[in-house]
Amino acid sequence: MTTALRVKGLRKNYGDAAALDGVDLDVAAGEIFALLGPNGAGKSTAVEILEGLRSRDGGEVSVLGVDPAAADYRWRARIGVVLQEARDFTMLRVGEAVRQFGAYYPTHRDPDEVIAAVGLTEQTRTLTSRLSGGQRRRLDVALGIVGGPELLFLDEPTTGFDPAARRQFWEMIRSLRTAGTTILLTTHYLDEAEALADRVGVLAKGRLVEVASPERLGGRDHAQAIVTWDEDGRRCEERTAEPTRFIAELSTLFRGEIPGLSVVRPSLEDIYLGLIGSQETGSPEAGPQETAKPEGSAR
Ligand SMILES: Nc1ncnc2c1ncn2[C@@H]1O[C@H](COP(=O)(O)OP(=O)(O)OP(=O)(O)O)[C@@H](O)[C@H]1O
Repeated sequence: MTTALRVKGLRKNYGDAAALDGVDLDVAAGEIFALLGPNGAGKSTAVEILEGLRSRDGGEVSVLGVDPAAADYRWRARIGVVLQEARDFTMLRVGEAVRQFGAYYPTHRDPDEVIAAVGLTEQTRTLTSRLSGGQRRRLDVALGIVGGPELLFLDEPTTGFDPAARRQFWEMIRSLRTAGTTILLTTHYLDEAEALADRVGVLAKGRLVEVASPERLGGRDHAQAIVTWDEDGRRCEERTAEPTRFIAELSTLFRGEIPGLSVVRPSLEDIYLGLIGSQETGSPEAGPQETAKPEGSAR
């Protein structure tokens, strides 16, 4: 496994406050890694240090084998950056902006192909100032990938996208991975992390709380199912690791159909909120795996 980026003991202070408080992270080449965390957790700070756009106060950082703090234009040409704040190109048309940006790189992708990949072909001749918010964000992504980066940083890339545009964007990101690009993205959309990421990292108060695949985060793969049903005019609930056996028992009890039956497992969002909650309170939250069994259970 080749490592695309490696971070050890990363620290960043703003005045007396630690925005990053000793972060360790490895991302493999070809991986899509999603950095999650609430507002102010330190995601943008971390990503901007990795991009060489911000200084750090401690720790070791290696991105494509180079320390971003001492990197040159050759290294910069190997990475792509999509920042939260859009770049200002108000006087340029979409096609011109992508072409001009491509020209900054020693080699670059075909601008028309890049514009098509982000779904802006119809807007090629539109002034960038006339684009909608979501179209503007797609242009940002086009500018981030036109240099054919080995490693692409995406800071909240789909904010403002309509649902169809998000799906299209996810397909584009997957095709970049297939072509061998490593991707580090930050997002507040848990469904986006689940759809795209090989692994996610949860950052809270400047510390990386957990790193795992979306399926395994916070023990999700062992989490109990929540079975709910109606009985004697009340909603009943049972948390169980064996929902099939439990439902079979219920079915016997009801002699067939179980009224209002529903079975759910904790979503990535439930798990994430549990992890973040435990950071806030300093103790493990009564998360999706534990609650008192309500009275009136059919068992
Ligand atoms: N230039 C700065 N000067 C002082 N404090 C800053 C600066 N940039 C960020 N911070 C602080 O550092 C902390 C981390 O901010 P950061 O922008 O990295 O968080 P984030 O996880 O990206 O948040 P969001 O999800 O809102 O984008 C916050 O408390 C923020 O107020």
